[in-house]
Amino acid sequence: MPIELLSPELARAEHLIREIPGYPQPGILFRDITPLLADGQAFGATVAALIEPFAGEFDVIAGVEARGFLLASAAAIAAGTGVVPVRKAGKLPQPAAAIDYALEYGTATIEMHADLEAGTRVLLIDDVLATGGTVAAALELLERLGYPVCGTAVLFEIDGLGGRERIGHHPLHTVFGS
Ligand SMILES: O=P(O)(O)OC[C@H]1O[C@H](OP(=O)(O)OP(=O)(O)O)[C@H](O)[C@@H]1O
Ligand SMILES: Nc1ncnc2[nH]cnc12
Repeated sequence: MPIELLSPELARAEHLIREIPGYPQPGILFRDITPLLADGQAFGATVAALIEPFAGEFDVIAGVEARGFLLASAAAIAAGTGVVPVRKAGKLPQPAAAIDYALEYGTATIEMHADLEAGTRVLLIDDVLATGGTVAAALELLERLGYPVCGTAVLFEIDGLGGRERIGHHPLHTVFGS
């Protein structure tokens, strides 16, 4: 969303995202959301804006390790739902499925339990959409386990890395940016 259309609280929140060149690898401009998370008003406004377009469309929120956990947990409390973790490999005791993927600066594997009742509607939350590798893998994982996904909400998209194209027809909401 253009910054002039954001509420003053969200505009302030966007300014709390810090850019760090060369982390975690040369050539990467890392967007660090920790200053935003540390500010209660900015965090609260951001979480409300993350879930707002999907109100009434989901029964549970799935968050991607690790930054996605922080947002998904707060969003679940705000929405009155539970939260399920999409974890990096080897962290869950009973993974039902696993998917390997590539992200902007590496490769990883994500896993999930399959404890939700059939038909439970899921909202997927993460912090950043860059190449879209992570969100695409999480969507595939949820689909493989048979859970309907109402959409994906992220704080922002990094332009020019093809993330939006990567996730195709799945509804995508970004709080900041395009
Ligand atoms: O669109 P992509 O290219 O896939 O990149 C986006 C992902 O990269 C970061 O996760 P990371 O694996 O670095 O995990 P972290 O949250 O533990 O830092 C970020 O939190 C997203 O999940
Ligand atoms: N440039 C970036 N900044 C923060 N998180 C990311 N995840 C993938 N690319 C990223």
